[in-house]
Amino acid sequence: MVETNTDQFLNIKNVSTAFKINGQYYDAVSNVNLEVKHDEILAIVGESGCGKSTLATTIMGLHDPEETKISGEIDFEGTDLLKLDEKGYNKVRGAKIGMIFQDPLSALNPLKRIEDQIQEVMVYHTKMTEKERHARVIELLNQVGIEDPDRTAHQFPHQLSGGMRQRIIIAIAIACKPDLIIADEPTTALDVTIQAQILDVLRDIQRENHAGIILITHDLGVVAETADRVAVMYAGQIVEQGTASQIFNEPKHPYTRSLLRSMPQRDNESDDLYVIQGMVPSLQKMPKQGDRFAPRIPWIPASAHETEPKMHDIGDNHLVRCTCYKDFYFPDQVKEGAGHESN
Ligand SMILES: Nc1ncnc2c1ncn2[C@@H]1O[C@H](COP(=O)(O)OP(=O)(O)OP(=O)(O)O)[C@@H](O)[C@H]1O
Repeated sequence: MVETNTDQFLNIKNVSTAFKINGQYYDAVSNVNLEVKHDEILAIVGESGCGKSTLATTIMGLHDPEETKISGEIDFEGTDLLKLDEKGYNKVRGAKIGMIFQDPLSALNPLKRIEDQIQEVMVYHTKMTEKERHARVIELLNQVGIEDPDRTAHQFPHQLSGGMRQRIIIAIAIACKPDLIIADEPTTALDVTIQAQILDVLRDIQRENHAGIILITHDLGVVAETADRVAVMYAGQIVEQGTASQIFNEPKHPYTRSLLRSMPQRDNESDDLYVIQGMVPSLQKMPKQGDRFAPRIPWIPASAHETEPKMHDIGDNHLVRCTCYKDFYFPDQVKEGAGHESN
């Protein structure tokens, strides 16, 4: 009997997304390859402007075809999402793929009660009766940790705190038990205590629903607390990919190592934080050749970079773009004679 691999249900192959600017197309996402499995949280991390949200909205089919050019393949449970028309996508969004956005207030309708907003997605995608939908609303509100579901169901968004609103957004996203949940900066607008609670909710849902979650964030602290695997994105490309342990304990790409070094350490508050020189290039200024991160580590000689940097598997599916990581060091480590290979 031939065994099929149902484990890996989202396979992003060579996907590029280009925006039309002044009549020309520029890549915001370049040749991205990623897989997501059931029961895992894959974090996509990188500074603002690296293309994380564009990748998410590409998977969700939210781009205007007049203004965007998308290529590659997004195989989701055997269907290439990029071949779907709007009608086809409408069957997938909300039902099989749920999305959680950063700003819960603008994602909710201020004029509708919470119950109606959660029911809406069930009305669209299921044949559930009103009674079944109501029971499901209460079940969902319990699942996302709302203490008084009956009361909350009858409230309007403005009557809820930011943390509660984000729980409602999660309830809407998971109402139809999607296999894939894309959470784009789900905790950025929330304070630290609430952040931790929301991340707990996401982890519980992933376990209970056996969903795969793509968690998009610029916050490595959130990644450390939540992710099973991590893809580090820079200037539209994945530059490193591996398990959370590989990325945090054995980071290789200079960008990953710079990001980690610029992350506040709880037990090391007095240390000055490392600041990555320069900025993420704009789409029009994206280097056409070579390592896109090279201009931000000018002390590394050009000869250390590949002309067309490729992803290299350095063992156990730990992937790194370019070979420059072998020669990378931080400038102060040289001054202090700390050696080139330490992080
Ligand atoms: N509709 C658009 N038209 C033109 N350029 C765009 C458009 N949307 C995004 N961009 C550009 O694409 C690049 C990637 O943006 P994107 O929002 O995907 O990055 P990000 O990593 O998600 O950052 P952030 O966390 O700030 O959202 C940026 O240079 C951005 O200015």
